[in-house]
Amino acid sequence: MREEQEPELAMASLEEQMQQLRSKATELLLREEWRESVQIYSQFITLRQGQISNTCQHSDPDPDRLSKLHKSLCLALSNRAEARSRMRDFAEALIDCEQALEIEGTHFKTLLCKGKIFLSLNRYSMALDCFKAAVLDSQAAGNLQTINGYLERCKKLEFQSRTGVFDLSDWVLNGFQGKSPELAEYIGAVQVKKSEISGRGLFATKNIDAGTLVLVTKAIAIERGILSGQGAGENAQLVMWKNFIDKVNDSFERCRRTQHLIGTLSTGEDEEGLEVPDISLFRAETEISSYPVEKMDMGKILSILDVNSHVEDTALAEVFGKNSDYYGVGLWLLTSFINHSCHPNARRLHVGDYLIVHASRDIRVGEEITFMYFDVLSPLAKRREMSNSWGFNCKCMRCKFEEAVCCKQEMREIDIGLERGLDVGGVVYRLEEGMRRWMVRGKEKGYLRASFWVAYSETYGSERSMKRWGRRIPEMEAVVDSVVEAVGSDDRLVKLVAAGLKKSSGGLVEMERAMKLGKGLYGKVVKKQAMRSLLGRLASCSLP
Ligand SMILES: C[S@@+](CC[C@H](N)C(=O)[O-])C[C@H]1O[C@@H](n2cnc3c(N)ncnc32)[C@H](O)[C@@H]1O
Repeated sequence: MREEQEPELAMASLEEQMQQLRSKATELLLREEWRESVQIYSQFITLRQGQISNTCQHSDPDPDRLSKLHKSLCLALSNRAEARSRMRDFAEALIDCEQALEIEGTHFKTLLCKGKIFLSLNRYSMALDCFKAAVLDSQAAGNLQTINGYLERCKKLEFQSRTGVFDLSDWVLNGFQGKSPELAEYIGAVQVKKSEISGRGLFATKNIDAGTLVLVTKAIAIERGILSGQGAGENAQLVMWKNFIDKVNDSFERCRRTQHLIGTLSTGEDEEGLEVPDISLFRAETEISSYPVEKMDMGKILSILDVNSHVEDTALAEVFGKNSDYYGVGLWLLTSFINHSCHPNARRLHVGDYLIVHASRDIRVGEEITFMYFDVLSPLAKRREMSNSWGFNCKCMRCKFEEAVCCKQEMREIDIGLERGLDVGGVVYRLEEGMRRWMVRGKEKGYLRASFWVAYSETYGSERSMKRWGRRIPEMEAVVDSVVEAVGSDDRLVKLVAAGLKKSSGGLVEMERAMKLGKGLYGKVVKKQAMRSLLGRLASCSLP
């Protein structure tokens, strides 16, 4: 009698202990103390698993008791998954979800948690499958609003990432009110290949017309702030840079995939010897069973950040409703394979944490996709300075062409004339005459006009200059078209055209030109009416 009572007593006290563990873990979960909650759930789960295995060893296990034990294990695994996912420990959280679903295949809470994890990992179709399965569970009835919300979000993101059809018009038309829109990650018709510019680059696998999306990608880490006052600015910039490094490090430590992908980026050294990664590696939906463990010291991470992080585009930030002292620095993965060119064919747009890259002019299949790291509407010497401060010597076609032309004595005089503040109209006239004599044609004309854009824009913008030089230099529209053909659309070009449109109160042809330029600048993500509003903002008026 006594011998039989002892194991029962032991079981009762174990059950009591587990009851306490479960209450404690739930309390911690509710208090959002994730780490502590994971610890206690882990103790509970180990004990429960032991109990289940002991019970199974009986020759005739009680099915009711076994079912109860499994149920509580399933719930504990599900709750630990929730806590782990809140700590962004997605890999471990997914393992918990799998184990819970092995016990109960339609467990509502677990399916919801798994769906949310896939959503955070940009695996939209997998997330959609989870939410679709969750909606069939009996518990869905009491949570219909939540589950339908997730289903709608997922459907939208899955559609965006599959088709590349994005629309920011409502956000633009609402004056950028509220949070910036949630976007899917998208990879268009591109692949990574060896580049003639340097190391690897991103190349078009199909013809891409101006305005079409190339990529949408979310930052691995981003740090933002308002920098006001020059002295304060520098200090604040240092603090921001430090915070940014901490954030990158955090993402690096938490996720093997992120570690591996950061490891594929250039440190700026020996780029020719770098491996060319397959584009599928960057698709979140690609299943990779295990990533190699990357060992990277802080020095290497810092070099990678130095070479690959980008500052948000302030010119566009202003139009997109941000403060002009606003400063944001971030790291985006696939876009880090895009080389700089002084005759770029793509542009980037920052919306929230997303970097949107679209064609700023037509791109042919096989062509390398490039965007500017620094202002390309500037002369060769200035561009050299800027490329050196980026740590490289620009090897693009435009620089090569201008290096050959700019040694001409006449070119030097034009350059010096501009620097000394001579009559800008005269500078434009001399350059146009020079190009005629040197037989500079087509795109190359656009290159030089882009280099002296300051002189052109001041001339076209000044009534006095136009009175004096207007009949001797080409029309503004022809110059804008040739510059766009050479370097793609740019806010300053659009500004000039939009301002002209405002003065002439808008002919159809002019309006079409402005809309086309707008498409190159903002991409097809902004539709007609919203584009008018953006162009109006650039010209500081409302357009017809
Ligand atoms: C963001 S990475 C671009 C991708 C890089 N080529 C790779 O293989 O990973 C920036 C680095 O690419 C190189 N690079 C980019 N544009 C260049 C250009 N126009 N001329 C020379 N080097 C360039 C420089 O070494 C620069 O530090």
